[in-house]
Amino acid sequence: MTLSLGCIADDYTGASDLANTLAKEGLRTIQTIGIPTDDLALPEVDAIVVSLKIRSIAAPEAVERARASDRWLRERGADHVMYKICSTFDSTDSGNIGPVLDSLRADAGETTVLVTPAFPQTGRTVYQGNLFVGAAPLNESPLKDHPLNPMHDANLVRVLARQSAAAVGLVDLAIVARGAEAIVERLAQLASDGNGAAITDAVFESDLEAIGAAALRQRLSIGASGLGLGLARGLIAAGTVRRHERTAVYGKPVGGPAAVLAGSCSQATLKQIAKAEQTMPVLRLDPEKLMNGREEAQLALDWAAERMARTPVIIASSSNPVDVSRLQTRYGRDAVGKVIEQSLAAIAEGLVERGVRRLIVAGGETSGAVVDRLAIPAFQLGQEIVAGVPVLHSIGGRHGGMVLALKSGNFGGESFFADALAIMA
Ligand SMILES: Nc1ncnc2c1ncn2[C@@H]1O[C@H](COP(=O)(O)OP(=O)(O)O)[C@@H](O)[C@H]1O
Ligand SMILES: O=C(O)[C@@H](O)C(=O)COP(=O)(O)O
Repeated sequence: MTLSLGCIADDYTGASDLANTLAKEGLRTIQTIGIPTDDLALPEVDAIVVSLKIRSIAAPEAVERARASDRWLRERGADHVMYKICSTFDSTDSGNIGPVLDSLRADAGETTVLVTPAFPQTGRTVYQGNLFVGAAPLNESPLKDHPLNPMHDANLVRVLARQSAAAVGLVDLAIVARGAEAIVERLAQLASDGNGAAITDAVFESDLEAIGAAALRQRLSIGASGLGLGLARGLIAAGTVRRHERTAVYGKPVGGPAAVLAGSCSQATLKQIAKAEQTMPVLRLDPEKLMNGREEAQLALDWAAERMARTPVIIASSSNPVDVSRLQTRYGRDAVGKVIEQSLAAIAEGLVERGVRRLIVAGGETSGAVVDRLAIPAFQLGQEIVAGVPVLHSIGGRHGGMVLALKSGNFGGESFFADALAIMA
């Protein structure tokens, strides 16, 4: 297989979001969990999205995993590798976007790396280097309260400069609006001024097309699904890839009980749980009890077992920002995140042992913990549920065919869970 595009995603929900975009744009795409083993049979594809769980781990480890994935993708023919980050630039001053950028840039021999998290379909736009979530600047959006990486600065030139050894410049919207050649010229100018990265404005899909065409002249780019859209359209326009009509896999219905696990504390997820509570049973875990032992997880499984033959069930650890911050003050941010993720992963394993094959997970870190626990090696893309969230069909793995949806905390409307369950046969 010779890849036309290689992608590395810093979390699993982000990976399925990007894979969904590439497939929609006509690239035959699969999502792998980490670097697949040689014995995993993969279909012929144009693009592979290697999912990593490196958004919130120590920077040196994140760098090592991203570099190994980059080498694997390039060995399979990928001339261009995109590093997929969150459309809300989820990171902290110690990384991991900057350190990964620095190392992949050095490995690719790139001068100035184009960086844009814009994803207009979900309301993420960048203007004068400032990221907007809908109408709100990033630092006034719900991301200011994220449990792991609260975002307090909307100016991405500043944010990235704090994380990266490289100087960071800006390709502003006026240049982007003039098209790919103008972007390439600006990148060359930024390179000669000593910049190693360039935050690039984008508001409309036409901006992303120009950005994609310019990025393909380089070996590395960094961004969210909007950049993926631009790269896919660029590859097709250049004739490098033939457009394939999206053939969403429907597969044989897996049937059986269905469950939702939510570890996201994002506002969108909190609203989705509240809405679902009107029509299906929801168990709200006690996070304090989760921090203090295993019994809460066992009780959750017993609760689910009593109900799931009749109805889909939702099990959620999600809390509001005040409660999240209280718990973190008591036990420490990393410890809380890790323990709750692992508790939800243990519940997922228990549910699958009890027959669940249709599973929705809300939250990027949470999805990573769950999918790792279930040891699913890869996914084929199914139908899109909402922008950024596809149905995923497992490839390989010890549990046979499973259907999952990995929902980014911030994505989807209030009725997301019911809508997803309705199409996850
Ligand atoms: N009640 C809670 N209090 C504190 N942290 C929580 C709680 N519930 C879940 N978490 C943690 O919050 C983080 C949410 O991140 P993630 O799953 O990536 O969601 P999102 O997609 O919204 O960013 C996880 O590390 C999760 O374990
Ligand atoms: O780009 C995005 O917004 C998503 O694809 C994404 O990465 C989501 O991350 P989580 O909110 O942590 O799921």
